[in-house]
Amino acid sequence: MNQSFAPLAPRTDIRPVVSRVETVILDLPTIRPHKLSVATMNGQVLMLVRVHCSDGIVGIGEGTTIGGLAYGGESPESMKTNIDSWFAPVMIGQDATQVQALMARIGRMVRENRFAKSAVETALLDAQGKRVGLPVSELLGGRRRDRLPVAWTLASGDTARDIAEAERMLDLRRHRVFKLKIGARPIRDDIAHVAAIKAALGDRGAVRVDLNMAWSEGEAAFGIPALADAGCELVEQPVAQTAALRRLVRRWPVALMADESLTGPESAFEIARLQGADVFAVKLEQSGGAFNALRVAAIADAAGIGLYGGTMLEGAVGTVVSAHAFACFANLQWGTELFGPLLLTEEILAEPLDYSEFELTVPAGPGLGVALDEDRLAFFARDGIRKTISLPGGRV
Ligand SMILES: O=C(O)C[C@H]1C=CC(=O)O1
Ligand SMILES: [Mn+2]
Repeated sequence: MNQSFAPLAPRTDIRPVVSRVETVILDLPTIRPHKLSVATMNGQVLMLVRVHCSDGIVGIGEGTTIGGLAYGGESPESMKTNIDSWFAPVMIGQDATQVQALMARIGRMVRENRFAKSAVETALLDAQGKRVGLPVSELLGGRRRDRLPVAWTLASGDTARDIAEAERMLDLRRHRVFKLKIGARPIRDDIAHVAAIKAALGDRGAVRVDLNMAWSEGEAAFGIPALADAGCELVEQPVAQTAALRRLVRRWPVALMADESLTGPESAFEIARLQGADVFAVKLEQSGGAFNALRVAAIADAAGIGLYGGTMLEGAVGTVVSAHAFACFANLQWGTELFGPLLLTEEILAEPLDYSEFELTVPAGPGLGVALDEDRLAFFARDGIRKTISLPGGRV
C-alpha cells in the first residue's frame, strides 16, 4: 500500500484552544420605562462576548446589568474593559473544551467580576455544546423540563396602566404571575397599588412584589402583613441586610425571597445556615455563572428553601443560558421571570424565542440553541451603523 494515501489518524492530542475574545456593547430601547426603587430604565445595555476557538467554533455570552451601576458593582462597560484587558490574556491559548478548568483558571487570576465571569462561561459552554452537538442544558447535567413558567414585571409606575398591561398579558396567555416593583413611593401608596392590582386580577393572576431593598426593617414589619392581607404571595428582598431579612421570615403568611443578598454559593450557604429566606431568586450573573447557579440550587434544596429563576433583565443570550440552567434544577417551585427579551423593542436573534401558553421553551439545538441576527447586531452596536443612518418614521 502506498503510504502517502493512507488516511491521517485524527490528532486526539490536539484540543481546540481559545484563539480570540471579542466584546461589543449594544444599546437597545425598552417597550416602556421600567421603574424600580433603585432606578428607572429607559433602555437596556447588553455586553456581548464572542469566544473564538482554534477549531473555528465561536461561542456567545452576555453580561447585562440593571440601570448601569444601580444594582451592583459591575456595568456593561466595566465588563467589556475587564474582559478585553484581563480575561482575554488568561483565556487565549487555553483548552476550550474544559470549561470548568478554564473558569477555575480565570477565577485564580480575576477576583470578583461575577457578571463578566458568567458572560465568558456562557460563551465557552455555547462553543462546547456546538462542538459536541449537545444543548448547554446537557453539558450542565441534563434538563428535567423543556418549558419554564415565566412571570412578568409590572413597573410602569401607574396602577391603571399596570392593570391594563396585566390584562393584556393574560389575554395573550403569555404571563399569569405578576411581579410588582414597589418601594419608591410611601408605603401606604404602595400597599394600595398592590391591593388594587390583585383585586382587579383576582384568581386569574398571582401577585408578588420586589422592594429591591427599599424598606428598613421597621417599615417591612409594617408593610409585609398589609401585603399579605392584599393577597400578595411573595415579597422579594424587602430589606438590604441578611440579618434583618432573617428576623422577618415566617412572621406572616407570605413567603420572603432573597435576591440582592444572594451572590453565589457562599452567601447561599450563609442565608441557609441562618434560615434567612423562604425562597432564593437565583440569577446566573449574580451567582457567577451557570455552574455556580446549580451549586446555589443544591444548597437551597438541602436547606428546604424554595427556588425561583431570576433575571437581570438580560437580552436573549443571557436569558437562554439561564433557561438551560433552570431547566436542570431539581426543584423550581416558584417558576421563573425570564422575560428580559420581551422588554426590548428589538429582536436580536435570527429566530425569536418561543413564549407561549405562559411558558418559555428551552431551545433544543446545540450550545445555547440560538443564532444572532448579525445585521441587527451591527445596527445596534454602540458606535455602530445606527449612528450614521436613521430609519423612516424616526423609529430609532
Ligand atoms: O429582580 C430584580 O431585582 C431585577 C429584575 C427582575 C425583574 C425585573 O423587573 O427587575
Ligand atoms: Mn429582585
